This record gives sequence, structure tokens and C-alpha cells, in this order.
Amino acid sequence: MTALEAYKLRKTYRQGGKLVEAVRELSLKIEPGEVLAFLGANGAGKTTTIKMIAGLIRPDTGWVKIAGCDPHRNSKALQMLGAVLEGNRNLYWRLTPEENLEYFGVLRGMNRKAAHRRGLALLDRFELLHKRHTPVQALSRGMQQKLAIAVALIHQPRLLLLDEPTLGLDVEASQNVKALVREIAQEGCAILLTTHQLNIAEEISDRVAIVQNGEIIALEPTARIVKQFSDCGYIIEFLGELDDVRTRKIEAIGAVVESQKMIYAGTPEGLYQILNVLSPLPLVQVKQDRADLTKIFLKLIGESRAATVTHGN
Ligand SMILES: Nc1ncnc2c1ncn2[C@@H]1O[C@H](COP(=O)(O)OP(=O)(O)OP(=O)(O)O)[C@@H](O)[C@H]1O
Repeated sequence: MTALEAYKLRKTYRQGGKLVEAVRELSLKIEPGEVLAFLGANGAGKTTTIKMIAGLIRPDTGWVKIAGCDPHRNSKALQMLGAVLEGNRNLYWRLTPEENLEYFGVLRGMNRKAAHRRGLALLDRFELLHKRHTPVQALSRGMQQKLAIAVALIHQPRLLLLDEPTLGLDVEASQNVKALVREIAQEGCAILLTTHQLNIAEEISDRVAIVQNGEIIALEPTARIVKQFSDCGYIIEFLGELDDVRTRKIEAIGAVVESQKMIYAGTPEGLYQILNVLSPLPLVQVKQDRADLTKIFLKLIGESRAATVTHGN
């Protein structure tokens, strides 16, 4: 059974007398064992979507089903959901890992003994068994993050929501969490992952959804999207200041402009148009580059913005 189905979700907020359409007709599905990376710039609508999926915000229209159950109508859906949403705030800092796991297991409807047993198994698997009696506040950040994921898995959910699981972790802790995410998926849990670290998304996701202005602008297998875009990325480095008019023209072609550099993943014709607009600023180099998710993301966001400018909305 499909682990997550979200259908035409829509949410509008009222902000200082103005309406903000945070999410508009957003649909997605995740199958068991699949990791979907949910990507988007700040304010794109990711958190609002995830909160609607987690049953924390009611959509204006549309619906969510977790393993066939709507979290807004049937509390059973929440038994099939695990979430690590805002950092590791799902933990009690003064309690030990063992106590946290048992507490949350019972809260999710498990009997105490079963929660204890599963908690110990998770601690063992997450290499935290030696810290089981240490208060959470005295654990390292990486350990806290692993524990937060363990707590979210205590009741063996079908769907795990992970918000920035590797943020602020060092290289080793980050590798550790990435490997765990893959393992959890291999055991059949579906994972919806949000991150701004696109290299992480590229490494561990099966599919990528890119959201902009509350809408999905790309939803594809990660390998396919990277392959599809390979060899079509250009980095253009130049000297001097680019004025606003020329910046807007170049953005309208679909490039993403940074300081003294722009990234364009389009056709050679588009590249020449950009060079024309740039002229007579001195060029440092124009190089073709292997596609990675960062460039693809910038390209799609750039194109989508260009389309918005062209259509004038
Ligand atoms: N409680 C709220 N009241 C009013 N507007 C809100 C509220 N929450 C979010 N918004 C607005 O909705 C839009 C989408 O916000 P959201 O937090 O879902 O984006 P996001 O993709 O998670 O961003 P980030 O990557 O910065 O966390 C933004 O314009 C934001 O300002």
C-alpha cells in the first residue's frame, strides 16, 4: 500500500491583512522503502506541506493519506507516522535515551515492556547503547539527532518525516545519519526528507520533488534528473559589477546570478544570449560542468522564475 499520498493540498495564510498562498494544489506519493527528497528555497512551502502531512495543520482543500488513513480524520494515521520535525525537539532533555524511547513508545500505544525492548534494540543499532543512561542534554549533537530518529521509529511507522536530519552535524555524524536513513528505507519505511543540503539529497534519495511558490515544479527519480541534466550546465565567471537591468535580463533567460559568477544549465543559444547581455564585461571563463543536484535545482528554480517574469505574475 502507498505509504503517503497527498492530493491537491492547498493552504493560504492571512499575514498582516494579506493572503499568502503557501501551498497550492500540491500532490505527491511515496511508496514503501522509498526516500523522497523535498527541496525548495526558503519560503517555498515545505514546512507547511509537511505539517499538513503530519496532521498539525489542516489543509484548506485536498487530503492526506498515510497508509490509506487520513491524519485529519482518523487518529490511527498518526500511529503509522514518525517525525523529526524541528531539530531534536521531540526529546525530553533531562530524561535518558532509554527513558525517552520507552515514554514515546507508550505514548504511541505500545505496552511498556515492548517499548523497552524495541528501545534497546534501536539504541544498539544506532550505536547508542553505551549512552542509554546519560541524560539527553549531555549527548553530542550527532547522538541527539540519532536518538531523535530512533524515537520517531519506536512504533515502527510506515512513514518517517525528516526535516534537515544532518544539519549542524560533523562529517562523521552526518555519514552515520545518512547510512541510517538508507537502512531504514531498505527495511520498508517510506521517508520524506527535507534538506537544504542538496548533496545529501543526491546521495540518499530515490526521487526528488522541487517545490517553488507552493507548487511542485519537478518530481523525478534522482538518478534520472541528474542524468537528464548532465553536460548541460555552464558556469560563467566575469569581472565587474552587473547592473540590475542586465541581471534581470539574464535571469529572464534562466541563469542564476551570483556575485561575479552565474550558473546556466540550458541550450548553447541561451548561453550566447547571456554572453551578449554580459558584454562588454570581461569574462574570466565559461566552463561546462557536470550536473549535480545543486545546479539542477538552481536551473529549475531559475527557469521557473523566468517563466513567472515572462507571464508577468
Ligand atoms: N503561520 C504562518 N502565518 C502566515 N504565513 C506563514 C505562516 N507559516 C508560513 N507562512 C508563509 O507561507 C510561506 C511558506 O512557508 P513555509 O514555512 O511553508 O516554507 P519553507 O519552504 O518551509 O521555508 P524554509 O525553508 O525557510 O523553512 C512563506 O511565505 C511563509 O512566510
